[in-house]
Amino acid sequence: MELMVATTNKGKLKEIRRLLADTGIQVKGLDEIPDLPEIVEDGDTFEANARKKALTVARHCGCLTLADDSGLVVEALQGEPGVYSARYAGPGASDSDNNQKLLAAMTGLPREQREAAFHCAMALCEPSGVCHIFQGRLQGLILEEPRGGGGFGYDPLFLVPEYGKALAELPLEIKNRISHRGEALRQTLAYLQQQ
Ligand SMILES: O=P(O)(O)OP(=O)(O)OP(=O)(O)OC[C@H]1O[C@@H](n2cnc3c(O)ncnc32)[C@H](O)[C@@H]1O
Ligand SMILES: [Mg+2]
Repeated sequence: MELMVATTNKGKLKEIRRLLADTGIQVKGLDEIPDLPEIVEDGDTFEANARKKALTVARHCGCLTLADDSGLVVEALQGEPGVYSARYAGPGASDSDNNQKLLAAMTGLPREQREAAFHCAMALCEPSGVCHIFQGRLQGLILEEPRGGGGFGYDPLFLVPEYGKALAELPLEIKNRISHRGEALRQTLAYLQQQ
């Protein structure tokens, strides 16, 4: 089976490819599609954005497509950066810009107010318009300074309490085992394998 994975994020694609290795599913990337239309992520929820990304690409390429919309939800910041995680520090923001903005917003907050969760919504869409949505979540704490060189995005600032380590300090295998994305993808896979 072939599956188009509609993401422009190399870190996500690497995690998804690893999670699908040895499943017999052949992953295709957006680089294989010419003239891809621009997709504006203007939904109010992770689910709405995931659906929009997957559906646009599925219709364009005529292939079964998976898209991931994800982000960091911080309770003390009223749910920010949330669906705006990729552009928290403004349009075109880098991971480092976003991390700096997050640290600044949380300066001085004690440990009990540093709780956060990564959320992931995955949409699996057929060109016909039929979609299935799967969700995953990972609970943790926002560190006071970045740690580790792995992963991407907010991983250096996200402490996984069970490991006493930032996500960026954990090997990919462990991140995939515990992460929001791993959880959502395992559900997607279970669904695909029932078909
Ligand atoms: O939309 P696509 O093309 O998939 O790529 P993107 O990077 O724009 O992805 P999102 O719109 O879903 O934005 C998610 C942002 O949330 C952050 N994020 C999501 N999952 C993460 C993870 O596992 N570790 C660290 N940061 C993550 C990261 O900064 C992403 O840029
Ligand atoms: Mg995006």
